[in-house]
Amino acid sequence: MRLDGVSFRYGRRANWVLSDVTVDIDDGEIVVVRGRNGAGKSTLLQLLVGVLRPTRGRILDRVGRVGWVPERFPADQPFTVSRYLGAMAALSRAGSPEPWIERLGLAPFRTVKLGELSKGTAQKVGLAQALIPDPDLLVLDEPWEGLDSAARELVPEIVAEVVAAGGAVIVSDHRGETARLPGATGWTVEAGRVTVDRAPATRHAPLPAQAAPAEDSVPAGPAEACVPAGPAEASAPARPAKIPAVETPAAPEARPAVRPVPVGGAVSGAPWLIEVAADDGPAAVAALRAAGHQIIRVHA
Ligand SMILES: Nc1ncnc2c1ncn2[C@@H]1O[C@H](COP(=O)(O)OP(=O)(O)OP(=O)(O)O)[C@@H](O)[C@H]1O
Repeated sequence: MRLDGVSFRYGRRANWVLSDVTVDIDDGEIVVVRGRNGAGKSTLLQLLVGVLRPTRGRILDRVGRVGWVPERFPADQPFTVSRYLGAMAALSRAGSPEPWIERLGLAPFRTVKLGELSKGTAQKVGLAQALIPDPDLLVLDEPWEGLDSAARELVPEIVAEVVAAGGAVIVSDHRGETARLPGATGWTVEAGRVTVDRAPATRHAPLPAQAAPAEDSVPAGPAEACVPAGPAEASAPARPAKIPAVETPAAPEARPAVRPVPVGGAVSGAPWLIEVAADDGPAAVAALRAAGHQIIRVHA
């Protein structure tokens, strides 16, 4: 997806918020948008989502399914959590919202009206509605704001899963929380311009389909033995099993006994499929994901 010479202002006489911005976001890429308050981060995200249209310029190669968590989830809607998320699932023709209700700890609030939720719980509903359609582009506007610590730990994990499935994620952050998203491309918004700090080694390009069986297609059986699934995960077939979050980018368990196996006949420049033996499977998976690798298969 590409912003091509995009400029934006909120009215004819208003100041330009963005001026001649050209940036790309690729499949499997994580982008972190930084900038001072009022720099235009939310505006940029809303242009990507499609709720704002460029005043000038074009947005090219839009993706199919977009999940958006706005900076403030609009909770003043006359629905309970269950009804709202059920309706969002129906609208996006997705399956049941239950896996996300369970995983985000929303089960106790099923029958509570949105307007009666705390800010943090409302944010979790916002996160759930964005994830239900299994988005190709996940847009998170200050996603950590108001979340409790358990939910904050979940955000990097969810980002890694979207990316592992080939989706792109764009996150705005003015609190420095994005240290939790290693390997992200940085966009800095300043004076209407966007500068890109792209580190090629940290890209999260998905493997080609023929070489990379989807993580969701991991056969049942020994694979699950490595990744303990709680009740939430047991009912979450649409997503990889939840992996406990680890803060260290590279757990020692992730390193031993590496046996490289070329994928697709070792074509020059093709990705590599590497088997890693680890004593602590979940920690190794989390560490590898945090380091920007895609997890293809986990087995005992
Ligand atoms: N709906 C709107 N109508 C008019 N001006 C707006 C509107 N939304 C934002 N602005 C203005 O556009 C500019 C950019 O705002 P934006 O919310 O995109 O910045 P931001 O970087 O996300 O800020 P913050 O970190 O405070 O959320 C600001 O000057 C803001 O006042």
